[in-house]
Amino acid sequence: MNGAEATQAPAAGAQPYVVLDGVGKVFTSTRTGERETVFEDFTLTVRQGELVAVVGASGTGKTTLLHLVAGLEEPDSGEIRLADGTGLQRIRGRSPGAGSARHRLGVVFQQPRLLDWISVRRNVELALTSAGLDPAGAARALADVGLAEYADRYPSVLSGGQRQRAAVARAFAVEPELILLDEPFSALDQLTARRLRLLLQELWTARPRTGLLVTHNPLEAAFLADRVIVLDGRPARVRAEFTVGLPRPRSPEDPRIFARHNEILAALG
Ligand SMILES: Nc1ncnc2c1ncn2[C@@H]1O[C@H](COP(=O)(O)OP(=O)(O)OP(=O)(O)O)[C@@H](O)[C@H]1O
Repeated sequence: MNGAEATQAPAAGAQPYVVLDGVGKVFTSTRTGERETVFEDFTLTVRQGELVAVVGASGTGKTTLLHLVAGLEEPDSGEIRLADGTGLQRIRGRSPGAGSARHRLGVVFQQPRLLDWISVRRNVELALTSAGLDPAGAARALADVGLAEYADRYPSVLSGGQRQRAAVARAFAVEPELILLDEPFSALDQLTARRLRLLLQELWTARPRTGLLVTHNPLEAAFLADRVIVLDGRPARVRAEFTVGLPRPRSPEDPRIFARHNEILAALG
């Protein structure tokens, strides 16, 4: 593992928030019966207030990692623990919507995954009510992402960037302590993606949370994350790890971001 940066991450020293402890995950092809060991005895800790970016070659297991933390996949061995007010609780076996974890998780996928038959506002309201929160918070969440004027439109009449803004609003509306971002801007054109990265940084700076960001874009990782891990191999291993160590707000033009980007790129091979 490379210790490429000596600079302290903002969250260095903070409490562990998400812990994957000796996690194993094997997929079995329903067609051929072939087994694929994506993770074996995999360990990762994300500290409170830290945004960790996960990069690596296609098929290494980045999305699976996110799904395991979200509870969309179950680990076959090991366990995943998530902090609550009283310490680290084992969340394996619980769905993301279950019990106390429900209001704490915000997820943004590559595609916005909005319900097309209700307005953008209703989409956000639904997330709030299903988290047991006041739906009135939708207006503020949409205003925060610059969509106040579009709240009553249907997702289908919005641009791709606006739809993804709405998805970000929905994820942040529930005031999640843990945010999972799976290639959130990779389906957007470069300019829109850049704007949304700045928006995400703004939301993050306004209220730091804990998060995992899966991305194919090392520049995005360097710009947004506190720490970047490079996954590699089968089963997946952390091949390299970088602490970005730059205060927020960051400028996308900051040469130090490009320097981090180059280091990550080199580690990606
Ligand atoms: N539900 C599933 N059933 C069977 N195999 C799966 C399933 N989900 C993932 N896999 C396999 O696990 C491996 C890791 O997939 P994953 O999507 O996590 O990789 P990734 O690093 O996110 O890839 P990409 O960068 O291309 O999105 C792949 O070989 C994939 O085919």
